[in-house]
Amino acid sequence: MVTRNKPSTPSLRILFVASEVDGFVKTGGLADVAKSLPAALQALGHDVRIVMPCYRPVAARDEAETALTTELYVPTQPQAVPYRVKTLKSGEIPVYAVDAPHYFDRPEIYAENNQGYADNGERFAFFSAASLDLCEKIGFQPDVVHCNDWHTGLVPFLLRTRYADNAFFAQTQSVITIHNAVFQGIFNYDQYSLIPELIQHRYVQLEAGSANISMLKAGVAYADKVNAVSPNYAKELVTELGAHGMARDFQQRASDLYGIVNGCDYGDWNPESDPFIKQNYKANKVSLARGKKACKRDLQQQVNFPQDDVPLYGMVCRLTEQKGIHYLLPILQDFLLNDVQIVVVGSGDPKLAAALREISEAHSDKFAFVEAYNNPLAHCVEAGADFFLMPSEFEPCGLNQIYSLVYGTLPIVRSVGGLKDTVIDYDTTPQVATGFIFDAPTPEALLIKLQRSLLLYCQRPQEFKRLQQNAMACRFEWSEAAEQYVRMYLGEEHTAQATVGDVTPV
Ligand SMILES: Nc1ncnc2c1ncn2[C@@H]1O[C@H](COP(=O)(O)OP(=O)(O)O[C@H]2O[C@H](CO)[C@@H](O)[C@H](O)[C@H]2O)[C@@H](O)[C@H]1O
Repeated sequence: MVTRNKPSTPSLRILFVASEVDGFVKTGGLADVAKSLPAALQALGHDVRIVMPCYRPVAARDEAETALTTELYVPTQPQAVPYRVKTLKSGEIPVYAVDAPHYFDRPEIYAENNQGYADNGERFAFFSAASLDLCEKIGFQPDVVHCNDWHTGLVPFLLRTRYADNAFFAQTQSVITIHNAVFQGIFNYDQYSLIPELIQHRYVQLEAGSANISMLKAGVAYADKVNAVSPNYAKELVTELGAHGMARDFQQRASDLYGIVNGCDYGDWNPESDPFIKQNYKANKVSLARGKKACKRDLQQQVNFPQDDVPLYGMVCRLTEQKGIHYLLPILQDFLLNDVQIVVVGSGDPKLAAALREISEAHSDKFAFVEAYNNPLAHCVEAGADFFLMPSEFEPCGLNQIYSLVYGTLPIVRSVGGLKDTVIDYDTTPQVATGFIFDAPTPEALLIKLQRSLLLYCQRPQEFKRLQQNAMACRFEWSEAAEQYVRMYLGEEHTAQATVGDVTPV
């Protein structure tokens, strides 16, 4: 990796390449990280630039200055692809928005009506190639190119092929962060006309079926370092059960595989200053009790629940199998026989949405399903609920359980990925507990923990408050995560490094 003089940490030039960045466009947790981690790296003194596609929904693009008008020359292709680079700002960080209308001037960013764009492979192959092309033209010579998920997986590959002998990138190392390895960017060879290197030599190890190339495999195989967004997910990724079919790919990189837990952006997620919630509050007993009460009443009002003092459970997520809705659905009606209220905010899979809608119509006084992507409401759920549900099938890190801890809303999670790294179970270690964890991937296991949480709330209110304070005392500083990232860039060992011998099957 990058070798510089010790003892002082060198200032690195870091190009952070991501398909979405909060503040511009967001569909999930990747965007939160792509906003907060670059800011934390910059705060450590590094020169960070972000590159993202200039999608139509990026409102700021209309006023943005054009820094570069150019074209991507493609070896073996007769025609170059024209594009512009617009400069935006994320805080103090320059953001290079790759403006290629043919690829990105569309109503949505990945999909319309739950149908991914047919040329997503070509779109993100172009984005990956342009991210490196623009560096040379703008004159930003990165020490580290930090890629994120499949959309950017071809960047490490291009550095080792197209740019292998290019002096400009001679000192450049690459890193790929795995936010979610279930999405692998698998596309037919047809979609890689802009990356002829992939076609000239057959890279069998990057194939997923003989007709397709996996962009994530390319990133994992060619990046200098690979990291998962939690140590436990890094361990899962080298197992057959936890690697989404890519165990061999991760095992081959085991000595370069790290796990670094995401942080919380306390500027955005903080009950003391959150502008979206009814009443700000602190962790001390009086403030917490008053604030939570006001926020709970407000949330109840927003979803038309009676304003009773019954335990209120919240859930905010993309509606996908990943988030464990299929564990909740079979036991939901049973649990609703209790004096409880539940709010689910989510959008995505139409089948899951229909099932949730049906239950909410039958129990509108205690089960609300808000089918939406609604950031202000997400904040109100974090603040107003007593418990937060995250029974995920798998969870690389998870941010919402972290936000819940910050708001004193006890998470109920499954023992996977980053959920296991960030929540402490009441039944196992009551003194330091911050929530509830269940193991078995079954609705019954979730139901047992829901009932345990109900008992805690109704029968041991002081104990419940103590857990809230434990939760609020947890800190998830992006500055600490950023320091771990820098140690990884510099090739220094750290405790979060995963090893194949130390595996935790999911
Ligand atoms: N309906 C809705 N309304 C409003 N806001 C909504 C919403 N649905 C989701 N969000 C927001 O999107 C983010 C979701 O982040 P998560 O980390 O929990 O999951 P996600 O699976 O998207 O991220 C992936 O990447 C992240 C980042 O590394 C990993 O933590 C995670 O495990 C991995 O699956 C949160 O900020 C949440 O508030």
